Amino acid sequence: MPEPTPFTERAAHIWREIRSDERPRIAPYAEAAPLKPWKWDRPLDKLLGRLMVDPPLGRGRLLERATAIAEGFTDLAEMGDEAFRIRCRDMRRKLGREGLAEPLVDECLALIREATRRELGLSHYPVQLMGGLVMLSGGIAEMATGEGKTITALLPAITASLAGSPVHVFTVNDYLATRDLAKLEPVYHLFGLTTGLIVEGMEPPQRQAAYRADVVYGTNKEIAFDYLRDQAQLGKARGAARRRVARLAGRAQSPLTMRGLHFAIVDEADSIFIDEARTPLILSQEIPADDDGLYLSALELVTHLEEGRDYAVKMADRAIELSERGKRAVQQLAAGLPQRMWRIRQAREQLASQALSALLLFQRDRDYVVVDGKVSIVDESTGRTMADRSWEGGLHQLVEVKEQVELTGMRNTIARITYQRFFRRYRRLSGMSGTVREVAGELWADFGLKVKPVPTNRPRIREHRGHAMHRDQEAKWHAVADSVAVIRQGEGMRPILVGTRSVADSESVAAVLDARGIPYRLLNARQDGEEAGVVAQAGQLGAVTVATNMAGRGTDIELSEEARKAGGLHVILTAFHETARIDRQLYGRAGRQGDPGSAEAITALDDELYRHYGGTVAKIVGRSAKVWPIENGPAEWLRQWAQGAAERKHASVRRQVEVSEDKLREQLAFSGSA
Ligand SMILES: Nc1ncnc2c1ncn2[C@@H]1O[C@H](COP(=O)(O)OP(=O)(O)OP(=O)(O)O)[C@@H](O)[C@H]1O
Repeated sequence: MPEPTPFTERAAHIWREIRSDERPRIAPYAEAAPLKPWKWDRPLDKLLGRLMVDPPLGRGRLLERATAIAEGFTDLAEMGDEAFRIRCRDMRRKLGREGLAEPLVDECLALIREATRRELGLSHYPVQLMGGLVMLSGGIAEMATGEGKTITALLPAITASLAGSPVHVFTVNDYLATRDLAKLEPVYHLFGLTTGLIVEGMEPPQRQAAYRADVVYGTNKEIAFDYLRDQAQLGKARGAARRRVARLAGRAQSPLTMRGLHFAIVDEADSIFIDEARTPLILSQEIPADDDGLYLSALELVTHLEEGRDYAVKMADRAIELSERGKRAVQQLAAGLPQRMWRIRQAREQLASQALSALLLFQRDRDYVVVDGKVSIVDESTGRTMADRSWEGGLHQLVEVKEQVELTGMRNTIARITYQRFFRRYRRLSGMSGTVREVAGELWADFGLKVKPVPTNRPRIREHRGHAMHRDQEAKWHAVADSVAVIRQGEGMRPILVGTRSVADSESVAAVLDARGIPYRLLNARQDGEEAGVVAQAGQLGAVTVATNMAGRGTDIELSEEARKAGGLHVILTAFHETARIDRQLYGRAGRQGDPGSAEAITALDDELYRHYGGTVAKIVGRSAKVWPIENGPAEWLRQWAQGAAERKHASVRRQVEVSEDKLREQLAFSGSA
């Protein structure tokens, strides 16, 4: 046995700890001690962020080790299929006996690499092996977009699983969880590992069966809700007593869905750990709808209020603030109304604020779509609808009345949790993302996770064509259509992806393209049936794809050979998001794996980001620009200013969510059915 290195010692210790829960003695997660969060304030977080990002790992020992794994173990390629299968299966015994000793981990990674080559025809690059090693040691691997994180996840998932720890792999949406697992399943099976998939709409027995697998794929929302459901179950004293009796009687049947929170691998870690952390998860039960006209009367009542005098619209906070005068006006207007709610001061004021929010802040085809007579919330960062999710505090019902669809019941909170708390309950956390550096401080402070940048396999050659800002939306859509036409004609029909922030915007682009007779395919929350087909076509010569963030993170647009020769994919961003990380994810659809590609931004001064966060800078830019469009310099200053303000706002919301559970009720919260 070689001398143990610090890595071996630490890893062996961690895995001994994890293995203490080895099946069938998996402890319920209630017993797993939550990680203790660090609580520092923002400037310190920022400083820590800089300290927490290690220098690039390019020249370090990890690259040497990864290269040695890739270049060593040459005997594996020559083994017959059966002999190779036996060797893979034998790994479980070895890891089980010796823990994560470095030579054993290296051998295991080499086996996974070879198994992936045999099953998928892809062989991990040394940089992907580095990513795997980072995650095994409980860190976040910063790997650029398109570097192959899907197959990188196999490395820690299989190794941890063979060492005896149940593994959860988190993706940002059901489509990616399903796609990734379908692709990778043969590799897991070669090692004798079982796999499970958790997606929306599954019944509890199906979920319970899926969680019994060694490696489970799912989204943070689905898995966290299952955890909440189990928590609610554990919290019921009668349920606990019954379970104890069942255990004493030798009936091991567990009413819990999950087996515990052990090892988590989080793809797109910044989206899940940071962006999602602003929305707490609330498990609730529906109370039958009782339509006594309350919501309609609330919507009618607030039409008598005046902005500025009775209330202020806080766009950045997504909130309505009633003034003292407004509160008095609500009291007077509600005096003759029959419903009891109007007699209670707090309820009355909350209802009026929610009614104003439903009318002024929540827009159809941006925040929600109406499909089959139902209001479905659209998650902007993924571009997808979230069936069975609803807004709290009567807001959902007010939007339903506004849209004249059937009223659903109110919801009663059963259990709640923040993502920060949920993920801290895992015994070991790890993750990867291409856009994680600027939130490294928060990841360290909230989860104790360190970001380690991994170099790209081949240099990135994506070309950035700058940022042009137009005066208004109409001018912007025409500029987008101009750019599409010029690139199609002048650059050999390269494929183009036009990214929009909302369903409505994607339809505005579609309209200008229709007017010019340019063929395109649309991908948004209303037209999502053909997702795989649209994505498969998007990298072909002549393809124009107009999409919301459904074609953002994780979407792999494979180029045809002709499209690659013509210059690869061109991405047009039509509105910046509140965080630059989401923009970079959209750009990252082009120029993947060292392929050619280009990107540009075409925005307008009246874009949502600038309206909400542009402040005085937006006014100065708007006033001073004589000739439109304005390009790069001033346009970029405004973007940076507005995104900086939005990021600060979001960070403070995340902090509030953590600091005070009570304030959660004031936030926009989603609820899932119990
Ligand atoms: N080792 C490899 N050899 C050849 N091709 C690879 C390798 N690894 C990944 N690829 C290919 O690279 C493409 C991008 O992979 P993948 O979608 O996993 O990237 P990603 O890092 O997850 O991207 P994103 O950041 O957008 O989610 C895929 O088409 C995949 O088949």
